[in-house]
Amino acid sequence: MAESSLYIDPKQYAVITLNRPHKLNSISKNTIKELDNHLTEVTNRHDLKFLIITGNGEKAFCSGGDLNDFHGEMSEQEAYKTLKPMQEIIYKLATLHIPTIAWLNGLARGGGLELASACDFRFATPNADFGFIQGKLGIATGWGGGTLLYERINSNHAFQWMIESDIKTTSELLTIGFFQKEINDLTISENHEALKPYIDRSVEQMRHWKKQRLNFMELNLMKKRMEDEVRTCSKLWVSDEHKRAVKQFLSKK
Ligand SMILES: CC[C@H](C(=O)O)C(=O)SCCNC(=O)CCNC(=O)[C@H](O)C(C)(C)COP(=O)(O)OP(=O)(O)OC[C@H]1O[C@@H](n2cnc3c(N)ncnc32)[C@H](O)[C@@H]1OP(=O)(O)O
Repeated sequence: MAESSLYIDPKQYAVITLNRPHKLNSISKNTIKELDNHLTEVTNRHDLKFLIITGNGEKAFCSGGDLNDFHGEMSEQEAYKTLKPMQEIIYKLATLHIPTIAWLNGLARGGGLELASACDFRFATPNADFGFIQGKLGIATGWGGGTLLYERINSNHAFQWMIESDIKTTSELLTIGFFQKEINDLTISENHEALKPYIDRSVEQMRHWKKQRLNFMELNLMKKRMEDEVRTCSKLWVSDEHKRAVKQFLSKK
């Protein structure tokens, strides 16, 4: 069964939905392959105004990597091989030719927030919480999302969040500018007030503004920093703290 979907709306926007609500939309190796195909299809189209990434269900946007796939017993080399593909997808998403919106329909943890950080904008439900929790798992961000967080918010706030690895509310994240809008109606449609400005603009306008936005980002340096994250996370992957954290999570079932 497909673990994600790509929908193209007649109003010229695309929606990628993570479709494993029973696993809090955690991202498996198979999901990663599907996301790559969805992004390739969106990249090859010239008729889209923007892309939304969201999760199925009302509990979770994405709870990060699937810990059954991203388990604790991997070697540093295996961890690198497993983490790298998603980092490449996160970079592709961050540099997509059209504006992107993370529609946070529910909680996000770890790599789920890295995925959200890859988007230009983050609109979130007030009824969930969010955490870069990798620090508490004995690792660091492993998909390049830490680099992107520094692109999205004040560097001191990003630095503190990486270290403290705490869970934050929508209100807190609106205050520090990580989230741009609070969405009470989770239904994605042309009638949603949050989307109306994006739907009303032309394809040419939206492509121009995204190109302009990317021109202010040091993309080669950003890519190198994201690749460094994968290498560092892979080294930390074999730490006892990480093995313990993953084992504890998987044993609670
Ligand atoms: C891979 C590296 C990547 C990176 O940093 O680059 C990362 O994402 S590391 C961080 C990985 N994510 C996590 O550690 C979060 C794990 N999940 C949780 O801590 C909890 O699920 C929580 C707090 C988000 C919600 O807890 P709650 O009690 O409300 O729900 P359950 O834990 O019972 O979850 C329901 C159901 O979903 C399964 N689940 C949730 N998250 C994951 C996950 N990340 N991987 C695999 N499976 C996940 C959970 O096992 C339950 O399944 P069930 O079959 O019903 O037991």
